[in-house]
Amino acid sequence: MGGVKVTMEVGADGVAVITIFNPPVNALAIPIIAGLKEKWTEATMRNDVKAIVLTGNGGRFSGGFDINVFQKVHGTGDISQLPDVSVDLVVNTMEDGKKPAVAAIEGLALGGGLELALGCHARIAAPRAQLGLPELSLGVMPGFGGTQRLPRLIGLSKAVEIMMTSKPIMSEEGKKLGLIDAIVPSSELLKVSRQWALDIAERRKPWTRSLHKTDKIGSRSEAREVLKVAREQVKQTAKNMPQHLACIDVIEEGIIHGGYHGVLKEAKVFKDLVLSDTSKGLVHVFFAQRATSKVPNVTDIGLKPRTVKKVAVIGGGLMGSGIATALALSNTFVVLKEINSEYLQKGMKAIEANIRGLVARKKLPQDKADRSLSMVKGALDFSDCKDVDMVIEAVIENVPLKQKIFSEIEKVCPPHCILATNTSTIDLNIIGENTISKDRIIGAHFFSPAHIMPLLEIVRTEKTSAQAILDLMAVGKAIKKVPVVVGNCTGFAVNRTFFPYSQGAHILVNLGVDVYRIDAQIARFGLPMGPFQLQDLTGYGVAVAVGKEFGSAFSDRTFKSPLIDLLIESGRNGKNNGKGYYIYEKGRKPRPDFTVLPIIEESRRLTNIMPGGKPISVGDQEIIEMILFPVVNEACRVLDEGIVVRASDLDVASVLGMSFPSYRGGIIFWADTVGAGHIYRSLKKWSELYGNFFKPSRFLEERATKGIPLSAPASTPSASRSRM
Ligand SMILES: C[C@H](O)CC(=O)SCCNC(=O)CCNC(=O)[C@H](O)C(C)(C)COP(=O)(O)OP(=O)(O)OC[C@H]1O[C@@H](n2cnc3c(N)ncnc32)[C@H](O)[C@@H]1OP(=O)(O)O
Repeated sequence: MGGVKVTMEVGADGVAVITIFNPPVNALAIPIIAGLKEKWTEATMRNDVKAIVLTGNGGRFSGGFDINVFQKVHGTGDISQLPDVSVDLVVNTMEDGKKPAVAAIEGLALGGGLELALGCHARIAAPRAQLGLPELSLGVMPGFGGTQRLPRLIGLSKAVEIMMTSKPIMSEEGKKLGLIDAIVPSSELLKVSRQWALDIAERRKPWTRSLHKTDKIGSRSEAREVLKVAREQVKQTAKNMPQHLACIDVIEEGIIHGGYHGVLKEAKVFKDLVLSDTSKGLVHVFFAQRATSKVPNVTDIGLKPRTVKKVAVIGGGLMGSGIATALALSNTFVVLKEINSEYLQKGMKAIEANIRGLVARKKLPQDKADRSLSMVKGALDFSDCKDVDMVIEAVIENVPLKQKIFSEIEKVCPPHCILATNTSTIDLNIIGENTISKDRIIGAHFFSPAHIMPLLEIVRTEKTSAQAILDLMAVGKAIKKVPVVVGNCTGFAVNRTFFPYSQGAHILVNLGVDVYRIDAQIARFGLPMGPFQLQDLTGYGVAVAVGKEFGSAFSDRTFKSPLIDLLIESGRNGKNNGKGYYIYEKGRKPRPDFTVLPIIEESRRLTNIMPGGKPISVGDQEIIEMILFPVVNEACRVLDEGIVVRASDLDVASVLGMSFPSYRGGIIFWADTVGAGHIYRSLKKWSELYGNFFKPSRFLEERATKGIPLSAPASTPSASRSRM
């Protein structure tokens, strides 16, 4: 902890430069808060100090309050670990203090970092510094007076937008909005800030206390209107979460009763939010996501990732073109290999459409789009892959075809080239069977659309080298994915864990429960859509193929529902042809298609699993549990077999790969909040009533009976932990 400190240097000009040291992001840990108070008090009292400059060491102002403290509070329930910063430090010591202060911002000022800067009397920033209040994304809300000062500096609607979206703006935009007083090159940041602070002291520049400003917040009725619109929006975009509405209430308090009252209410509501389940889930996901980059025996053995400049993508279909797009967007040279010019053209067009789509949605500037497009070259021959550093095969799920491709690329590509496959189901050992270089064979499992979905599941076999894993992790990060390293098994971690999701839904329907009720309950729980709408979206062909694969790997627990086949026979193919469980029409929301009901009846007749031939009676909560507890059960097997490094990797994978609600902390975190005991007893009961699909796994049974959380690391690896 030696590097965690606040220093103060007083120059001959009479400016005290107070610097935060807490690498890597200068998080505001408890000792930093104490250090700031101490140095500020000293600067205020010293006669040789005329003004203060606050800055952060190492090119980053501050990444905000130390999130580890939230985690401690979550672990202990002891809210007194949160220091009183808003009034004691920011209002009394800084903003209302006797010496003017300027924040010198470089790199980033987020959350508490930006809020300290708002408590200063001016803000000078280097170009392209990130400024934001991302607290809602952690289930809390801006503290340290941020909810009050930001609207007073930049106006209510923009401030509300910044808080509600948790997205940072750049210092250039901050300057336009009035958040930043001047932008200067990094090399001059301290010099200009010192002079600015002296200018305030000598009244050549305004001594602005933002909490007292009123000119930007508009009239009460205008403010009411902005807040009303914001409330309506977050009811749609932030379902099941309390922090957005709580934050709007706190902003309103300040509008009605004045900034200082707003600060007091903010401090109180902040504490309530820290203790919420939402905050527990989101903070867990924050750290879990960062933990995925630590893989034992890969990232801790002194290896360095090698540069991957050029990648060949084999196959220009939906996945291949998406992967090529993701690579090109991050300035990697791509060779897109197809088998004939017609397919190649299609693939190239798909990449272009992906990139143009980003431009149309204002997510990418035109010049960057042109550069990205110029990174991709088409090829019809494997000889064009002779100088690539990595190959990602993304052809159809056909074993002989994949085996042939791997033998060919092994011959053509350089000996260091990583040989990756984007298969979502096939065993990597089978794909690489005919190659000699088994240490270079690896899975790069992207989720569709590959240029948008953030998860990259990296699959390793017993033979994959640590270097190959590290290299693919680095590529994943470079293309802005979150790589999660997993072991080799049918469906790998994500698809395997979520296979029972649609299975459970099909059992329920065949037991007599209404499809639309199931979808509605799952959406209410927080997934973007229910299992039937998802099946419509991914297409029935995928459902059939995946069903076969899992059916043969896990025959003891696969439910064979005839429903999909019946739907296909009746000419339905989900969203693809506009007819599924729902009707799809351009520009309209999907609507239930009740003409599907007789087909469902036919499926029920064929499976004949309704006890006494009558639909079962289940509550809404039980519907959610009958679908998600089998998912937890499979996740337990994945943990037991050591397919993931740690339980929280499955949380991240479920959130980023399956859109499991992040505010529930991911599948295992959520399961632990529900309790292994309840899950075990429910599954046991259903397995007795409805069969083996629900049978609790050995791991779940053991954890439930011993009262050990599912997320707790295994003390001794079980016999089956041999895959990694
Ligand atoms: C009272 C206040 O209103 C409440 C608050 O301020 S709450 C905090 C608000 N701040 C935030 O939400 C910012 C969170 N941090 C981030 O978004 C990103 O870390 C960042 C943009 C600052 C940097 O991103 P990047 O360079 O990719 O580095 P990243 O890997 O994320 O972080 C580096 C390390 O810093 C840690 N870190 C980042 N921000 C932190 C914070 N606020 N507190 C504690 N640790 C933090 C990360 O956990 C990581 O640790 P590790 O190396 O041990 O895994």
